[in-house]
Amino acid sequence: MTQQETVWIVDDDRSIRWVLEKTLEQEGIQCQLFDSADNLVKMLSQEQPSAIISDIRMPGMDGLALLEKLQKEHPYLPVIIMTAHSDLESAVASYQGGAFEYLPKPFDVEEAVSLVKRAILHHRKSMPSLDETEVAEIEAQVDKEIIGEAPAMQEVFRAIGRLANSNITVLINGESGTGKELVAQALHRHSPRAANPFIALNMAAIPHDLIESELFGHEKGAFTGANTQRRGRFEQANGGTLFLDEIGDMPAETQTRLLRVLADGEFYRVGGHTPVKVDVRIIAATHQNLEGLVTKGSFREDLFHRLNVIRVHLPKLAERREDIPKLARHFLNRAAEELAVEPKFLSKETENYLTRLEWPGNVRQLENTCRWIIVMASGREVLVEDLPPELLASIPSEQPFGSWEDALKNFVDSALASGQKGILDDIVPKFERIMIETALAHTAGRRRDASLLLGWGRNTLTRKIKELGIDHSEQED
Ligand SMILES: Nc1ncnc2c1ncn2[C@@H]1O[C@H](COP(=O)(O)OP(=O)(O)OP(=O)(O)O)[C@@H](O)[C@H]1O
Repeated sequence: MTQQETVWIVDDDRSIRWVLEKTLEQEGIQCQLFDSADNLVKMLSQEQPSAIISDIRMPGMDGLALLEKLQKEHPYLPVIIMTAHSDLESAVASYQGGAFEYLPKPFDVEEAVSLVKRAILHHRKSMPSLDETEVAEIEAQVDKEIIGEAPAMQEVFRAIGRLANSNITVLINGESGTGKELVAQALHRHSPRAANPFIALNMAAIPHDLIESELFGHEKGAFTGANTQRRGRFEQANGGTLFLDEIGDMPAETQTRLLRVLADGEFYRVGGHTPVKVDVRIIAATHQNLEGLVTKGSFREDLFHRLNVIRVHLPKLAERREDIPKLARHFLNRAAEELAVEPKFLSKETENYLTRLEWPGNVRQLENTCRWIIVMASGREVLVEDLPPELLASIPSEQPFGSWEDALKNFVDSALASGQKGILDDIVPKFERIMIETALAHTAGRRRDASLLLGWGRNTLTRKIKELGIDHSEQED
């Protein structure tokens, strides 16, 4: 066993903790001791052991409650439950609760050691760790497949590197078009399942009543129109990876079924009575805040914990503007190749212009824009005027130096650097004055309408005009 393997032992009986610690340390396995499950849980938020040995009966949180919590939050952590020899009921309950093994007390120390070694091996296999050079090699490969020099993207590549060789469930968060599927594919390609299928299914794209048969398949005659037996995506993905996009849109009944498949590794086709066994790695993705959906009650908490083992966050394109020129070049070349036409390139000004846009559709929108350019722009060099009209409208020409937030930031930076204090007292009135004067200009001086535009009550507006000393005489509304 390597030096880093640590086993956590939790028992309210000091002598048991002591015996286990001495025995395991002789085998080179480090131990950390806890007198209550509550203390162990606190520690888990900071670090994780390779395995846990827990007594079943303890004051406070008991072994089964601990097991249940660990199953939800750390499903890859093997837990060995110790219980009195005669307590068959507890033994059964611990297996049902997902215990890795059950150790009857009083135990034979050799048996305890061999169980712990098995648990550690099991843990290593489910979360194999690579060394730093291997991680770096994979990162370098991913760097060629996915464009992203921004620090947030480098973070994503690193995660892919670290997760390579593992079969662990991953939850990818990010807005539509940020490259979630691309990352899921990379995770699959660098996993032990690479030779097996990668199957993607978008929950938001299929009508709700078809999702179950799409996922689990159906038997002939299961419903009107089911003329033949059909294998679902789960079966198609057997041995490989199933990418469930927009998981937040999964209907409640399907969530329940999915949870069962993840727990049992088997399911029934719609209308079927024979269980189908599958070995599928799940990568889920969503643009929604799943915790929020759990709080609202539209996403199952237990399913959330099953999926939320490792989380990868993809930034919006506007949060990594430095990648825009390189992405644009890549998409322009690819589109030209696909359409077998001459490649085009962006003028420096066009590149700057594209870099400043908001890109609500993220990388996908940039990709589509590049296709449009290849088809529609006339010369080899793409000028700002050649861009699709909807993009030209989105940055007003009087903002050549970026957004107002950027301008404000620069202003605050230099004011603070020059030693100004109490800066909000200076800026907030100026800000309000601009807002008020501009709104009044839009309503030809009508205060009632201006207050609506600003989202203030009319009296507030009148008070502010007075406070700020704005020169404005009341117009008839
Ligand atoms: N970093 C990137 N490098 C190169 N191409 C990218 C990158 N990110 C996204 N793309 C491309 O942009 C398009 C959209 O990406 P993808 O389908 O992975 O996004 P998504 O987040 O899964 O979107 P949705 O949630 O809407 O399905 C794809 O054609 C993908 O190849």
